[in-house]
Amino acid sequence: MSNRENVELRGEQEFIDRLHARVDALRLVAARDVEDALTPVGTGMQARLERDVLVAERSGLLAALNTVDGSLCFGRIDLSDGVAHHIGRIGIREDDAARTPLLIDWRAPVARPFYLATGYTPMGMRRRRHIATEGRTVIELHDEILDLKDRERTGFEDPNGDDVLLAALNSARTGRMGDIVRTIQAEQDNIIRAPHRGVLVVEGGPGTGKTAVALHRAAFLLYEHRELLARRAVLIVGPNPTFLRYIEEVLPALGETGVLLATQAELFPGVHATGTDTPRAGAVKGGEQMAEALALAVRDRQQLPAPGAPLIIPHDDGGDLVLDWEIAYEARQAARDTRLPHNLARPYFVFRVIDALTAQLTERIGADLHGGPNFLGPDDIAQLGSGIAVSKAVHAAVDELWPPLTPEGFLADYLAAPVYVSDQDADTIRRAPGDGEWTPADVPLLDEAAELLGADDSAEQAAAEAARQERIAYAQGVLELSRGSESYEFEDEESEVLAAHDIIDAERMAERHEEADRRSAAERAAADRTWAFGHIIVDEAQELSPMAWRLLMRRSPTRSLTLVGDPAQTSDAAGVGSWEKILQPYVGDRFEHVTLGVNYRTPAEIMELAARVVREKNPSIASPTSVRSTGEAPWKRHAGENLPGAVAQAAADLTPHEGRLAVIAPRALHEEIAAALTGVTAGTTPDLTRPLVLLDPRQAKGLEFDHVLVVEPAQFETSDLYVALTRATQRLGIVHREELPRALR
Ligand SMILES: Nc1ncnc2c1ncn2[C@@H]1O[C@H](COP(=O)(O)OP(=O)(O)OP(=O)(O)O)[C@@H](O)[C@H]1O
Repeated sequence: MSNRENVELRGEQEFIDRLHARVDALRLVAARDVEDALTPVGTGMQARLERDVLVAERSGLLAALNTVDGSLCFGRIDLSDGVAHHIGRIGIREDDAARTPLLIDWRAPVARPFYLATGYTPMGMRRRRHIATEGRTVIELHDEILDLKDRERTGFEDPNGDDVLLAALNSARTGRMGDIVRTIQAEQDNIIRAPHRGVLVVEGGPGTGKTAVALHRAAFLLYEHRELLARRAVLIVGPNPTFLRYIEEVLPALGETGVLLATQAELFPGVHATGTDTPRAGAVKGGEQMAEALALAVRDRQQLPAPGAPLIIPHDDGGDLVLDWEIAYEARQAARDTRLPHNLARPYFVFRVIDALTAQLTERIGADLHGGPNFLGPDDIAQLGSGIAVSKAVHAAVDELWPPLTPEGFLADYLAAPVYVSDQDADTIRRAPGDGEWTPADVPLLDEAAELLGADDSAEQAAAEAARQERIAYAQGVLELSRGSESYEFEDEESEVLAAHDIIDAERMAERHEEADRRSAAERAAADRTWAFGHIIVDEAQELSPMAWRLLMRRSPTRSLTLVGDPAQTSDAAGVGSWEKILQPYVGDRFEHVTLGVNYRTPAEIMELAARVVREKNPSIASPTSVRSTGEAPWKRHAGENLPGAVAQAAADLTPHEGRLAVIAPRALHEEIAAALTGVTAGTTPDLTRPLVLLDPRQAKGLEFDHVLVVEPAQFETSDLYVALTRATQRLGIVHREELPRALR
């Protein structure tokens, strides 16, 4: 190593040492604050609340400091004016009066040239440096000269400027997605930092970094709009639990935790949608015609007695009541005229019916047979009305006509006897009540039903009010006690001390004593169907059905969304396929559409083969260009008679020293293949960190592995095959018994 190189390395090591000394100090202070705050400081509610807030804040800081520790600083920019900034995963300041920045957060505007500057547009920069560390030791530097007139050389110059990127792309996979904060490319950076408002659609072929970009965008938005998004939270929707587990470490590694990751199946609080639909049933349930069908089915639950066949309600007070078609019709009309959801309109129906029955009874009891005015006065009539209003028999009759409905109960009934869809569709989605679990496709229907029905939360509100009254009573007790003790303590002197009751009444005190909700915004959002998220990011957005879009748009009243997807990889029959069609009902044509065109995952040799597969089906689909090639062509083997044996042999040939191998095979073959593969992990939620994983093509969506073995591709649909072929970062093998699809021959 040259002298100059030594000097450079030493200089960076000194900086990293200084940085870590500062971080250690910060960590110590944060830990001490947490510890201090946890020791009891009196029992006052306010004190406890402040303590909890402090603990949460400092614990968050501690967690961020701990998770980013190993690779806190990864770069440096040297500006033409001689100033240099170090760039890191989070920002750190000196402990001086001016709080001088020591490490710049990658999301800060100052850091932007690190990602965007080129020799043509140097953005005031002279040099870009990548710093690689192992723990707290600097092990490598890579410099790029951006000012072409600059003659200074450090010995670490990287002539192509892509060594760091290529090393990242070639490194062995771990089964967990990592962040790309060291090497975000310019086209990606523009998307990550796009304005927060409105809808942004990010489209790109396999491996173009859509998921990576979406996650870094979440981190950027949380930085840029910290206050709003900490309150309203960010929702990231992914296609399945395995995928969510694959990406779950990226945001914490960037120091961010205020995000809710969920699949469609988890978006109706209280329901675990673990069932499965046939693709056809999923498509029917996801179709937009379901919104209308459910709305009509709800109206059908608002019934009338048949004309001439009234409900006869026994009533002690003066004989039976007759609830006939006319009374019910008028009451129903009045309730429907409110345009409220079913359960919320119901009291109007009830009220009208009670009114009409009261009039009926009044007429019968008090009528003057000689045509004079009714004998009953207002008080008598009111009493009759109250009798009817509390009559169990009246309520039973009303329930029959306009029953209170829950989303779960209503949808179960609907699926048992589907209406307002074609007979064929009805047969496809019909399910006996209690037969099987809720499915992911049921979740948007439950949400739709909840909207149509409305939650009659009067019972909860009554309970909340009762609890409030109880707290007031308690507070009154406390105040009385304090009055008592005051006269006792201060009886001989004129006290200048303000006692609690002088400045606060029982009601206000009760409010203060109310338990504060200390869950994070993301936790509260997860439990609340009507939560409005600050921003929603949807990965594999092409898979979502029109009904799922309705649900998501309800969670985003401000329409602040990032949608990420690749129509060529659409496998779900319910998927919409065109962004215009998805978005038209919600934002018209007011959305940004950007495209990523470089494949960072798949080597050129593999991508070429995969591109042939989609082109054959749809010649207009352009596949992305791979950023690198490995010189290793994908290979194909005929399995002969023993398919599992051939798969096991091929897997053994491909098993990497480090990194991961995925065998992607049709689900129907999994049992026999799994039996032939030692140490394989499989099933509905396989552990991706294991070296050998068996998946079906749908499960493989969004994931990546060092090597991939595709089995019996003739049984895959085109989009699934495209997904399967584009999962490898290094090598791809194909084992088959049936004849290969034409594009692979
Ligand atoms: N700028 C980058 N620097 C380093 N690695 C990158 C960069 N961009 C993307 N990658 C890597 O490329 C791989 C593919 O990225 P990602 O999974 O986000 O792509 P995708 O477009 O979502 O793919 P697919 O649609 O096929 O699932 C990941 O390993 C990711 O870390």
